[in-house]
Amino acid sequence: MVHSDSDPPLLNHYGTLLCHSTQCDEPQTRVTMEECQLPLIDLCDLGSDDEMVRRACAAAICKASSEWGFFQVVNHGISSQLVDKMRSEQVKLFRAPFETKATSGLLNNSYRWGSPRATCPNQFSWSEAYHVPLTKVSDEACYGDFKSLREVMTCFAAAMSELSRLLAGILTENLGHWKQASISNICDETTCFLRLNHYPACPISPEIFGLVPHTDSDFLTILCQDQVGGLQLMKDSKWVTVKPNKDALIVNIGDLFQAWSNDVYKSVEHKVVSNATTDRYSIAYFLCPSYDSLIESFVKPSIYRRFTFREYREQVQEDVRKTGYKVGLPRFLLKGSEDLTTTTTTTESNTRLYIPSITAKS
Ligand SMILES: C=C1C[C@]23C[C@@]1(O)CC[C@H]2[C@@]12CC[C@H](O)[C@@](C)(C(=O)O1)[C@H]2[C@@H]3C(=O)O
Ligand SMILES: O=C(O)CCC(=O)C(=O)O
Ligand SMILES: [Fe+2]
Repeated sequence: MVHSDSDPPLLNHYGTLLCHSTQCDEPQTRVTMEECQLPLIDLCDLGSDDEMVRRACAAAICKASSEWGFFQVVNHGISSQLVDKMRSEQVKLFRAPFETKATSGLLNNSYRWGSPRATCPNQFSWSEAYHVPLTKVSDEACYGDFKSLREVMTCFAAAMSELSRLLAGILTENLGHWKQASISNICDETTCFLRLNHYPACPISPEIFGLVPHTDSDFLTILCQDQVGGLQLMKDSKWVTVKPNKDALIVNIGDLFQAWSNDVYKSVEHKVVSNATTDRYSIAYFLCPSYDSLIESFVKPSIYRRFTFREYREQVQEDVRKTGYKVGLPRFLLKGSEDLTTTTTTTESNTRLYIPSITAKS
């Protein structure tokens, strides 16, 4: 299905950026990547009677989080009926007229489209989204005429929340942090959120991003995508495409877990490439702490300085506001770690990324 430009007006905004951005980054060449199989983990094993099987499963989760920053899970406890129902309600929602989506108070007025802060085409995302805090998910006032969305979204959010806490617990225990702190205790309904993503077909150019390269600013994200494909992630300095698996949810480590684990787990850059003919839908659940939570590694010496989640969000927003780009964790590197343990590289989005070397952990 090809969307007209009026809903949302992505083509207009992109065209304006093309014409008016003076200091544009180099155009990017998109090399077509092979599809990869992310590490696939069967969560059924966590309930095994055999302790060895349970341990092997937990070890696979930690290994994937450290080597890939990404993995997929099956037998995750979220039924295919719930996923299908959620998807059909999501499609109904995004089919509503632009005016309704943007201005009728739907989902806590959290509608966004394109990239309002973009100053050049490389910063533009050909997509629309709702960004709903957990506290608002079951609030009747958020749904207007979309009453049937409320029940399914409430169940879906609860299931994603439970799964995210289970995974965070396993990852924390592996660090030996569990005695000192638990992510579940600091995570907060006001900051955890569901993001409903819609990537309209983009017939004008395969060069346009569905979602610009970024890392997630949370502990971890659980993604439920459809079968269209388009998600790519950085692996060994190359973009690889994730092959959709209808039974699996994708999990990725966010910036906060990378800092908390002193770079044991990796928050990996990812992006969505646009599709010329087919609309794509995904739903992401972001596990975040309360704004005052302190993010610090218990392993010393720390690579990053201690910061609150509020500080982190504000810094990300300020960078995006001023430059169109997120800098993220490199802003919080401790002096010394920066010189001794990092190399620099330039990502596709032309952000300078600092890559702490493996020796930083010892
Ligand atoms: C322009 C941007 C906003 C964003 C960071 C980014 O550079 C690119 C992706 C955006 C995103 C998408 C997922 C999450 O909602 C988010 C909080 C994140 O970590 O990356 C947002 C960022 C944001 O809104 O600050
Ligand atoms: O839609 C996708 O596949 C990825 C979405 C994503 O990265 C995000 O919402 O942060
Ligand atoms: Fe993301």
